[in-house]
Amino acid sequence: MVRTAVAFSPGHISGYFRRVEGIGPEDTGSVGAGVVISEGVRSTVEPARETGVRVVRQGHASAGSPPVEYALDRLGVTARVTTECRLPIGAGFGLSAAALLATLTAVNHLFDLGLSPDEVAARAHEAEVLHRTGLGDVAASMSGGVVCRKGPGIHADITRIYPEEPFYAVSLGPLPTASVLSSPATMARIADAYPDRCPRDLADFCRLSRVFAEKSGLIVPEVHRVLEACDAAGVPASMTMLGNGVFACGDGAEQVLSLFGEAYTLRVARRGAYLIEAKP
Ligand SMILES: Nc1ncnc2c1ncn2[C@@H]1O[C@H](COP(=O)(O)OP(=O)(O)O)[C@@H](O)[C@H]1O
Ligand SMILES: CC(C)(COP(=O)(O)O)[C@@H](O)C(=O)O
Repeated sequence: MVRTAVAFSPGHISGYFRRVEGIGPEDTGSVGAGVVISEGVRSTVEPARETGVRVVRQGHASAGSPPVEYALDRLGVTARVTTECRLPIGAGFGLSAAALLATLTAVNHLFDLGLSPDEVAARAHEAEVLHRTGLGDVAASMSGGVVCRKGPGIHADITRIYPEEPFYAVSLGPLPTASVLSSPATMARIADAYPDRCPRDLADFCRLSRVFAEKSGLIVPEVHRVLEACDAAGVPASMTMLGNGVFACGDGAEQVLSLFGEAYTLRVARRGAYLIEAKP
């Protein structure tokens, strides 16, 4: 019987953020606020002679994930990895971080590496920052909640609140995170737009995020059309950072978003990455 380990990590929708530059990857990241979501990435890992990653979504598989391959390499292990997710990739749902956290959680168990959850997260965060696929998603997805990150990296001061109500998101397409993070002009506009306080609840999170999104200059016309429809319906909404998508909360949110695509109903996650099963 082939030995396998399976783990899950929640994704994370960032609402507003500001890059914080450190000396190395461990103290580089972002401050900001977002929601850790019930949807994420499930990763199945088995030992193999060479590393290979298969990324499965909606019955369609593609090969390769540079950040995940890098993280395995750094740990000195080779494995066959299959990641599965329902939400679209590259659309601001923090799935690169979720893929890393889920895969490394499974790898840690499968290869008896004895890493603590913080050490697993540190490896995931390093791979994210080096590949410019995210800054604050790993720190957020280490646990659940509506998060407010007050410093960069996984050891930052992070507050979490756990609202019960669902919220909603729609994706209009991907926005490569690396392209935005690599533009100094965009990063400067983002820094100026940053609202320097934590959200009180989900509706407050949506409103603070919206002010940030408008000032940041990141909103493209098709995202703006969705936001205007939300405004007209009195639904607090903003842009998924960093994706061409919209998240919204409260009564009527699902109806408005479903005019523009598949509206995902999301819950605030209660916990971070965890091992699901290991065989034998
Ligand atoms: N489900 C996944 N499984 C494996 N790798 C992933 C997954 N999602 C994202 N990645 C990696 O991250 C890159 C995209 O990063 P990014 O644009 O930050 O996506 P997201 O917004 O979903 O986090 C992909 O090209 C891939 O290398
Ligand atoms: C906004 C982002 C820099 C990227 O998020 P994603 O595109 O979901 O990987 C995030 O990591 C953050 O620091 O808030």
